[in-house]
Amino acid sequence: MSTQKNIAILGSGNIGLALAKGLVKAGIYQPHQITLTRRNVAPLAYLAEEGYKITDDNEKATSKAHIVVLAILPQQLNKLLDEIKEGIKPKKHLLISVVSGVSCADIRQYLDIDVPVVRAMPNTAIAIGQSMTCIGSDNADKSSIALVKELFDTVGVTIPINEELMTSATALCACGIAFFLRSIRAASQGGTEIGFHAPDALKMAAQTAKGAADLLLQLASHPESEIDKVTSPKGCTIAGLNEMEHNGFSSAMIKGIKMSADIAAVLYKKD
Ligand SMILES: NC(=O)C1=CN([C@@H]2O[C@H](COP(=O)(O)OP(=O)(O)OC[C@H]3O[C@@H](n4cnc5c(N)ncnc54)[C@H](OP(=O)(O)O)[C@@H]3O)[C@@H](O)[C@H]2O)C=CC1
Ligand SMILES: O=C(O)[C@@H]1CCC=N1
Repeated sequence: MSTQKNIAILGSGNIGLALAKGLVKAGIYQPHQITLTRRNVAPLAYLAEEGYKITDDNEKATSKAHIVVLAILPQQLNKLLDEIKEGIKPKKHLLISVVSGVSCADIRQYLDIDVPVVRAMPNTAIAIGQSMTCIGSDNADKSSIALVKELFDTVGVTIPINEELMTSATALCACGIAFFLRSIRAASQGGTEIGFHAPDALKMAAQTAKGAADLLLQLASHPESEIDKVTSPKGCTIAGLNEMEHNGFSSAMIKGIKMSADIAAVLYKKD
């Protein structure tokens, strides 16, 4: 597979590690082909034992890799770019940025190098091969974009988007994991209040959410069409659903997603 090139993940926190583990789980990379960096490498010691290359030297990691993934916080980006700038070779390297709120042009402009940059917005379900990853770029050629898609296809579902929609993708898909988890948690708390032990309630709520999502994905149907099949006339579902809507259920989700998109757009300060 064309993705069999050494990869460096600069910033091995939540999403960086989820990506590394997902790629290994998918069989695309062996741990020894992946270099993981962070400043405090002590928490990565167990991964060194599994064969990953671990270092706090971003420049060295970049020099040995073809694909360089930027997976640090927006506020940490400029310092990291300062560290790797000298070692970036436009004909050798492909940069993949999962950093929220930072455009491909921002990265090139800061580096002052015309290197191909592709933005990818995965979510933490990447660790189990279930990410929804949005991919976009303003300068990478088709083969680079195809390579990034090929990479992320192994760890979930990908969709190409215009780069200007990347902050929206961040809110809907990356933050979205937390939104749906919170709704499952709330459902399980309701389940406990009506009689189930907490672990059972959580399992029942999670499997029910999974079934609801699969109804849409597997049948390609609309949520309201599936809801109509559940809501018996004068029944308990419509009573519960309307009670939730009277309390702002859909409105809260929509407003939360808009708020996340607004914040994602201003996470990066260029100076
Ligand atoms: N978490 C998520 O679900 C998603 C996050 N993202 C984006 O991914 C990025 C990372 O987010 P997340 O993983 O949650 O954040 P984390 O804080 O968990 O991870 C960031 C990591 O970067 C390391 N780091 C900081 N500075 C440097 C440096 N100079 N060199 C090397 N490593 C460094 C930190 O470790 P140390 O302090 O030891 O250096 C830390 O482990 C963000 O831009 C976020 O917006 C995108 C999609 C989903
Ligand atoms: O909360 C954040 O800022 C990051 C971006 C998307 C998910 N986590």
